[in-house]
Amino acid sequence: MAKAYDHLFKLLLIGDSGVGKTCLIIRFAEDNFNNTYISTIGIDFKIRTVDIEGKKIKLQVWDTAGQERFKTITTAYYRGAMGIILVYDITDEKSFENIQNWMKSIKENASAGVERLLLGNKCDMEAKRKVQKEQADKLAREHGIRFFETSAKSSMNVDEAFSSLARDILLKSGGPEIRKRQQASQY
Ligand SMILES: Nc1nc2c(ncn2[C@@H]2O[C@H](COP(=O)(O)OP(=O)(O)OP(=O)(O)O)[C@@H](O)[C@H]2O)c(=O)[nH]1
Repeated sequence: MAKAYDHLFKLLLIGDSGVGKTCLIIRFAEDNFNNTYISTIGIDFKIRTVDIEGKKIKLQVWDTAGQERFKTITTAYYRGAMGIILVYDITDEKSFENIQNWMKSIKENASAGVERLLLGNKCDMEAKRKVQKEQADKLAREHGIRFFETSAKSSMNVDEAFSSLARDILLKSGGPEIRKRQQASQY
């Protein structure tokens, strides 16, 4: 029987409690959204296979609890991740300030070559916005990573964000053959 996928990438979502990590994963894996808030206990994962550059990429997406009391459990999962998504809530300034701490946590616990991505979630709540797009753009540039504003509720940019991270991991791991093809398609 043919293999159902060409690559398996493990991704991890981190960020303060309540920013919408679980909802982003449910939107991506099941195309669903729920307004009720059930805080994640420890760790969980969901799977979705996507097509990128003609390859079937199986994404195993790990959801971590944002609460401080689960930190010892959740940081143990950083090492196995090939991509880490840092999430803040555009209506919650503190969750944006804390991105610096989450970055530090990646440095201390993740593998050296891990791909990172910054997401400002809940962008459907424009009237309650506290974090400007420019602030996050600047932070992402400083760290040399990509940035998207997303909404798990409206599904804005959710597929785009996961796919862009998967593509970056594929290009990095795929070696010269895929990179050459990518360069050729840019001209
Ligand atoms: N308006 C809006 N609400 C959202 C969005 N994403 C999540 N929420 C709401 O925010 C609350 C928290 O979402 P969760 O996904 O459980 O947050 P979390 O980051 O997983 O939280 P922890 O498990 O405690 O770390 C829930 O009430 C969601 O319905 C979004 O894009 N827009």
